[in-house]
Amino acid sequence: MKLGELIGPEAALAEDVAGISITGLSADSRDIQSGYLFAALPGVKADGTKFIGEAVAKGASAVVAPQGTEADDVGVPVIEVPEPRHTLSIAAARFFGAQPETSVAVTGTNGKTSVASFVRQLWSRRGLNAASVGTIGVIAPKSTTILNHTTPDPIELHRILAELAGEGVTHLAIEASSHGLQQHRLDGLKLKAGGFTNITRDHLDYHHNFEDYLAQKLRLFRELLQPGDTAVVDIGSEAAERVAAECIARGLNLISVGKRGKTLRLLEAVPDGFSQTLKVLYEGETYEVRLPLVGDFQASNAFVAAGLVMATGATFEEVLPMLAELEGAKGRLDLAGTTDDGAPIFIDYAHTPDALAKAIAALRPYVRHRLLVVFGCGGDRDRGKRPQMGAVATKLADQVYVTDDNPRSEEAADIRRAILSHAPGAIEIGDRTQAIDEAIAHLQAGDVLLVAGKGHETGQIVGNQIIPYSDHDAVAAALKAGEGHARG
Ligand SMILES: CC(=O)N[C@H]1[C@@H](OP(=O)(O)OP(=O)(O)OC[C@H]2O[C@@H](n3ccc(=O)[nH]c3=O)[C@H](O)[C@@H]2O)O[C@H](CO)[C@@H](O)[C@@H]1O[C@H](C)C(=O)N[C@@H](C)C(=O)N[C@H](CCC(=O)O)C(=O)O
Ligand SMILES: Nc1ncnc2c1ncn2[C@@H]1O[C@H](COP(=O)(O)OP(=O)(O)OP(=O)(O)O)[C@@H](O)[C@H]1O
Ligand SMILES: N[C@H](CCC[C@H](N)C(=O)O)C(=O)O
Ligand SMILES: [Mg+2]
Repeated sequence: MKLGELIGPEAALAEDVAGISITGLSADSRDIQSGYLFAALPGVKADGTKFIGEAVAKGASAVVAPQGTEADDVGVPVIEVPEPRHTLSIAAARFFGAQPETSVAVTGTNGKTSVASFVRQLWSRRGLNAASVGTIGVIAPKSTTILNHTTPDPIELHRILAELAGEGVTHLAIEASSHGLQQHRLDGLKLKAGGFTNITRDHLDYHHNFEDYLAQKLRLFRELLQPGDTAVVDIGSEAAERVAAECIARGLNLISVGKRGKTLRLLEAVPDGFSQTLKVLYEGETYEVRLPLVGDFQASNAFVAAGLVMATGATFEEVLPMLAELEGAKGRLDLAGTTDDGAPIFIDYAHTPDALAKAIAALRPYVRHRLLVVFGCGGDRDRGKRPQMGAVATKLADQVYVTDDNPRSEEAADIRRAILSHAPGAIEIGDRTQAIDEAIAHLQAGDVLLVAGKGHETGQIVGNQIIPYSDHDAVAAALKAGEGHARG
């Protein structure tokens, strides 16, 4: 493609520059090949503008860089733009071309993977060729591909979207992480609707403060969605009220859901085994549906998903009965097994204070004796949430085991110490397999065990190593050793 086609009218290129042929895109000088456009991006660990010389030496035919970049004559055009990450995303969308005709994005501290999975399932039940992209990978009709990010970088993202469109996928549900929004990873995506689940504490290691964290999530509604598109907001907090108000001010069609929703008002959720019977008010009529999932938060997620499917061509009457067929996203309150005494063991992905509180609250109705919880916190992530999670677990559970999650480049013991500082009475067992063994060995009739923080993950990140590990395997092995019944 010609450079002018990729960064087009926005960059107001001279004719000769616009006519340069571009064979590929990269934001990493180490991946540059002859004829590539190099995007020089200032980052957290490094500054891409320092690698312009290397990129040109490797054959880059042009460079996109922030305004004011010091690039003496490097022999190829260095095009300065206000936000190179945005320019790269638009260029990637144009370079790879095809993307599914109907895409929705969901953002929020928790619930994104669940909502994206539910939207994909509901579209599929409508006979549509649907896929989802996010933390549990690319889930497409014929394949599942693991990703390294919840929201992929724009080049990887648009390569995936072109492949999906090429396979006939017409509907896409994607998770919009706050990092992804802040880094403009989704700016090239044509969206029809956006969902907002909630915003509580997470990622304050990256965003300067809560307001900045919220502002990044608001990009989805302030910039990426256009007037006339639809916003689905779970009105479960005052922050959500602010998001809803912004959506209305921006001319978005608002579908508000949840206990304080105006479009889909959740009137009642009554646990029924490991399901729940929901009563919902829609256009003045009361409806009932049995959701085969545990937890208030799953009802919230189901209605955000219903709103997104309604926003893309379904009627409420069509969608409601389909909620009864929903399956939870892997690692989100999975019933992983039961001991011989009938004590259930749930695996969940809760890794924030609010999520941990919601997961424990979801299981409380099933506890006749004690609720035990095994969890840790990720390294190189928000440190402030560690004592808060220790406090939440201690307040809401009856026995806490503090263990390792993904320490990454931090000392695991330091992470555990931060959690334990607010978890009096907790048992510290660094080795996660051992902690799960120990908790399961102590389960009695009437107990419930929650293993939280890693969910679907199939590895433990220690340093820059990913050690094969899964909570599901650890629970199954512990039950086998104790003669319990591990579910598949
Ligand atoms: C903090 C963060 O999000 N960083 C992401 C970001 O890196 P960065 O721009 O800061 O890159 P950097 O390492 O500082 O380097 C700056 C630039 O110099 C370039 N470079 C660097 C070295 C070199 O020799 N040559 C060169 O050109 C790099 O390619 C980069 O463009 O852009 C990179 C390329 O897209 C991402 O891989 C990287 O994700 C890191 C690994 C990461 O861990 N991100 C996590 C926190 C993340 O994104 N999580 C969210 C949310 C998760 C959730 O809540 O579920 C997600 O969406 O996954
Ligand atoms: N609507 C919700 N409100 C609060 N907690 C939730 C909600 N939905 C899920 N959770 C909790 O958060 C955990 C993560 O859920 P999910 O993976 O759907 O969120 P996410 O937004 O994709 O997370 P991440 O940002 O890590 O990708 C769940 O395992 C559950 O404990
Ligand atoms: N078990 C993971 C969960 C968070 C993963 C994702 N939300 C991120 O922040 O990268 C960890 O804390 O390391
Ligand atoms: Mg996710």
